[in-house]
Amino acid sequence: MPRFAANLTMLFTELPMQDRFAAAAHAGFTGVEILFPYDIAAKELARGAIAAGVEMVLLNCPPPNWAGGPRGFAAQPDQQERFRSDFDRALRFAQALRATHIHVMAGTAQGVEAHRVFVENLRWATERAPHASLTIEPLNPTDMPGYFLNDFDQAVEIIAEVGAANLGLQFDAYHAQMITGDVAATWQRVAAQVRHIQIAGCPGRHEPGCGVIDYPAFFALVEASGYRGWISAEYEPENHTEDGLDWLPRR
Ligand SMILES: O=C(O)C(=O)[C@@H](O)CO
Ligand SMILES: [Mg+2]
Repeated sequence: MPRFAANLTMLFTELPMQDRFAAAAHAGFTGVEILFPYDIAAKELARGAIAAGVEMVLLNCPPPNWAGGPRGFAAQPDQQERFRSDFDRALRFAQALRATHIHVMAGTAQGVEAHRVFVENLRWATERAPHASLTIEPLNPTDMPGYFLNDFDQAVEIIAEVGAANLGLQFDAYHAQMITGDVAATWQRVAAQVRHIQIAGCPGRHEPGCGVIDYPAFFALVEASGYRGWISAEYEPENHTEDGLDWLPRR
């Protein structure tokens, strides 16, 4: 059975960040992720995770914070210097939090030069942090217009081109359904590259129990593929987070 994590940027937002760790543990999650944790001291966040007994599974890199910033710039040709200094900051946070994965966000960009820069930045980052697990995640163009990485085949090609053992695919089932219309077939195609999974109902991006994705079937498929990583709940709860957790296995 895969392990389940709660995305604390989107779940339990009824509570201050420091209280979300314990709420997630109480609800049955054994891991947590925070998209952009950089507004709070890493030590403080680590204390919250340790006290609640949950593992930190993932954080995003860059940008520096969640409020209003761009969704990364690793594929933006004029931002390479900034990418490098922000990556180092993400690495320090990831080390302090003992985070399993760092998601490297491409940002809005297009064309051959963006592809070249993204590959170059990823090569640099994988060499800079040989013991960290880095991921890249295709985001659907409806929710994230102009985002460079918007296709699963493109992501698999980039991972192969970078050719680093510590770079893998972040498979968000919501984005997969939005992009391809068939989350199960997409999973079958790319499963070998997947390091981390995120889930949400589609359409709407609410609880995994709503929408067209059959999550019990998807969890069975994932388990049958031999995936032993985390599945993280990354959705906007329709109401109070606690009231919408029926989808979580083992509850
Ligand atoms: O939007 C998503 O899906 C993510 O996983 C985020 O990391 C992007 O902010
Ligand atoms: Mg995601």
